[in-house]
Amino acid sequence: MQKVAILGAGSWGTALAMVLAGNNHDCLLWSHRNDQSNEINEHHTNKKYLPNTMLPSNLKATSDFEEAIKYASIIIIAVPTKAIREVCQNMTAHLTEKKLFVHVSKGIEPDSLKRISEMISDEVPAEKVDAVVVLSGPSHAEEVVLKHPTTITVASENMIAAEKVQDLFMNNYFRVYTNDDVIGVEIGAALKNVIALAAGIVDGLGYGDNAKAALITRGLAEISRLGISLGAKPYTFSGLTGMGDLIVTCTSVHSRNWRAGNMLGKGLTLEKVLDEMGMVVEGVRTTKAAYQLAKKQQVDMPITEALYSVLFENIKPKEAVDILMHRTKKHELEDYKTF
Ligand SMILES: NC(=O)C1=CN([C@@H]2O[C@H](COP(=O)(O)OP(=O)(O)OC[C@H]3O[C@@H](n4cnc5c(N)ncnc54)[C@H](OP(=O)(O)O)[C@@H]3O)[C@@H](O)[C@H]2O)C=CC1
Ligand SMILES: O=C(CO)COP(=O)(O)O
Repeated sequence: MQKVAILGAGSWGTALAMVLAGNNHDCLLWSHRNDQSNEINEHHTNKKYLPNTMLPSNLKATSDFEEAIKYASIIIIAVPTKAIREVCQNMTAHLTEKKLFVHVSKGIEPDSLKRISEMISDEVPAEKVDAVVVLSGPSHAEEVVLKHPTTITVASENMIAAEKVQDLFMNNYFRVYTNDDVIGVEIGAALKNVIALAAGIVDGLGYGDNAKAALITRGLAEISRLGISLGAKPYTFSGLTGMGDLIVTCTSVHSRNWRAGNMLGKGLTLEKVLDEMGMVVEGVRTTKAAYQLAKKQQVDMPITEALYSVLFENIKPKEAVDILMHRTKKHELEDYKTF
């Protein structure tokens, strides 16, 4: 039995806290809102993020940040990408010993073009870091809380830490694999949200399964190209955090990215879509970051470019699809012809 603090009481932080509490670990879930931590402690619910779900009575919450940081030597960071730096900066003053950090967020920061583990390393002093582990894979919170079979990956440069996190989460419905390719896992996690937005758009436009399959397959090709240019291992992209997460996010109504894309395809403005969602749609910011990263790495990412033009340059979704379909002809395995 371990003590674990989870930072961020949205859908995913709460669902993971439920897995850990169910595994009999002592969990403290931190919310930055007092009303939410009270709701969890008093009513065992988190209605905004997981309606119809009863939380286990051994899952405790707090809105006292210092209490959460001091509670455990394992800290799970489950806030959206845009809040990672702020949470890590605020944490530093309360760190009196080394901690094992596990992050579960899926994004890349625009402009700095950093992955989540790089942002954590920027903000948390190295002498306070035991190890950084990323947990990622095809896993909608809505299905995890129903204990539906789910497989996921933990990746770290420190395999002993990765195995410790594997043991922490593993149970009969939550199966955890290890991987040492942190770059590949984080790039797959972040970029699948870009492709899921595009998949939602083609569904919103009324196109069919052919278009969806094309996006998933060619999306994986451009994600892999970018990841490999950054040092990722090619096979990681055919695994859970690559193809696996692409499938689940591009085809599920649970996906906020797919749902946001679907509304865009039906003609709603980005502002209206984000207003309606009320939860994080990571793919929007990550599209900007991926667009910038592709330029920096000189990697061809046509789907990302098309989505960028829809989100930030007022190009109509249908026009973006037409542009994609009229690109110059090429060999399907262009990148692999020399292998
Ligand atoms: N939901 C899922 O199924 C999965 C999500 N993920 C990833 O997990 C990460 C978190 O997503 P998810 O939980 O779904 O997001 P949600 O939108 O469901 O919840 C986000 C939570 O973070 C809180 N928050 C926002 N900003 C801050 C801040 N500055 N400081 C502290 N807390 C903050 C929100 O609080 P408030 O209510 O006040 O806005 C809310 O509790 C994302 O990167 C996502 O891609 C990964 C796998 C599955
Ligand atoms: O990452 C997820 C599933 O693996 C959740 O995706 P969304 O953020 O699109 O809901």
